[in-house]
Amino acid sequence: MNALAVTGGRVLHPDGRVSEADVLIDADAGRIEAVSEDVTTGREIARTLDAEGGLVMPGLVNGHTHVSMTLLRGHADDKPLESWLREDIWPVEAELTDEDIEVGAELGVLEMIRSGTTAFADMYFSMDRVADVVDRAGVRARLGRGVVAVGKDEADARADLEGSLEFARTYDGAADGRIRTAFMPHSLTTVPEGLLAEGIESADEDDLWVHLHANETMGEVEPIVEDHGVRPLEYAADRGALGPDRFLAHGVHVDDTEIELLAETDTAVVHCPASNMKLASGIAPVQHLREAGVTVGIGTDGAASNNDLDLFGEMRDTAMVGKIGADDASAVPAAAVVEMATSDGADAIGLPGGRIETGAAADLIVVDLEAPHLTPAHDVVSHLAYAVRGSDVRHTVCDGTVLMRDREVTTLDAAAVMDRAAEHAADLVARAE
Ligand SMILES: CSC[C@H]1O[C@@H](n2cnc3c(O)ncnc32)[C@H](O)[C@@H]1O
Ligand SMILES: [Zn+2]
Repeated sequence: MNALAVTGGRVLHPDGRVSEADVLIDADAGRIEAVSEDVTTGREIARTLDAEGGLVMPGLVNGHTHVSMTLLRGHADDKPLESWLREDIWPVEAELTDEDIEVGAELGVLEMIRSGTTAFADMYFSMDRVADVVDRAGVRARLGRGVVAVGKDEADARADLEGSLEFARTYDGAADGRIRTAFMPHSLTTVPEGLLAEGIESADEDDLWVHLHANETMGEVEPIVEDHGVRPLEYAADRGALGPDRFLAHGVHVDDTEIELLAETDTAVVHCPASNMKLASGIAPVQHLREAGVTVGIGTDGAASNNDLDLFGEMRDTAMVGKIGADDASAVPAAAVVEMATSDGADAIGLPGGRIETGAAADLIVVDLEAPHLTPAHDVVSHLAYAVRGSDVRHTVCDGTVLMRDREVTTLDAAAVMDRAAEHAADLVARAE
C-alpha cells in the first residue's frame, strides 16, 4: 500500500464527534484505510501530513457553481438576477473564449483547494476545458454544459441541448472517475418545455444525472404559474426533472406542496445563501426542507454573485440566514451546516466523500485551529460553522492525493494562474465594452 498518514490531530467523525486520531490513507486506491489513535506503529508509511493543532475533516463540497465565472468577480454588482444576467453577465459571456474558460476554471479551482473544497458541481460552457482543469488539479467534480434557449432559434437551442448530452456521455468517469457529469438545462424558464422533457428523456436513456436552477426568484415562479397553472416544481416533475439522480440549485421560493414533492421524489436542493442575498432573490426555507427530509447541500454559485468560492463563508451564511428565514435562532444549527457542506453535499450531487471513516473516499482537509479567532475552542463544530475561514485550511487531500501541503498548492502554479486570470479577465471585459 502507498500509505499516506495524517497524524497528530483531532478528527471530525460522521456523527459529529471530535476525537484525537490519525487517518491512514491508501493513496493509490484513494481510500481511507483506518481512523484510529496511532496508525503509524508497525506500518510502512510513505508520506505523512502533520495535523498537530488541527482538525481532520471531510473536504468540503461546493454543490453548485460556475467556476470559470471567477473572471467576472466584481464585474457587475448590486443588481437583481434578471437584469444582472441580461444586461451584464450574458453580454460578457458571449465574448468568452475556450481559453478564458480554462483560465477562469484554474483560478476557481485554485481558490477552492486553498479554502478546503475538494468536490464541486459546475454548469457552464466549454466544459471540456473545465474537465481538463479538474483532471490536472486533482479535485472531484460533477460537470455539465448548461443549455440556454433564450435568444436562440429552435435549431441552435437543439444543438445546445445535444451538446450538453454529448459532453455528459463523453466525460462521465473521466479523470480516473473523479469526473462525473450531468445533463444541465439552465432553468425552467430559459429552456422551453418540449426541449426540457426531451433532453431529460435522453439523459435517462444514458443514466445521466440532471441539474438545473429552480425557484430562484419570484420572477421565475410567476410565469410558470401564469402560463401552466401549476407551481414550478409540479411543472418540473411533469417533465421528468425531479428524482434521486437530480439536484436543483436554489429552491428559494418553494411552497409546502413543492417541499413535499422534493421529499417524495428524493430530489436534492443546493442552497446558495450568499448569491441569494446578493441578488436579493429571497431566503430559502432550509430548516423546513431538512425537516421534510430533503437532502440539502450548499453552493457558492458563481464568483460574480458571491463574490468568492470559500465554502466556510457559505456555511456561516447558511446558519445565519437560515435562522432569519425560520424566525428561530435554533434553526439550521452548526452541526446541520457542517453536514450540509460535507456528507449531505456529497450525497446531493452524487459524488463520493464527505465522511472521515474507513472505506470512504480519501477527500479530506486539515483545518488549523490555533488562531486568535478560533480561541478558545469550546466547541469545534461551532467554530466550523461560525468562525473558521478558508485561509485556516492547512492541507487539502482529494482521492488520496495531496493537493495542498502547508498552504502550498501542489497541482497548480498559483502565481501563474492568478497572473493569467487577471490578464484574461481584463481582455474579456474590454472586448465586451
Ligand atoms: C448556461 S451556463 C450557466 C449560466 O448560468 C448563469 N448564472 C450564473 N449565476 C446564476 C444564477 O444565480 N441564476 C441563474 N443563472 C446564473 C451563468 O452566467 C451562465 O450564463
Ligand atoms: Zn447558478
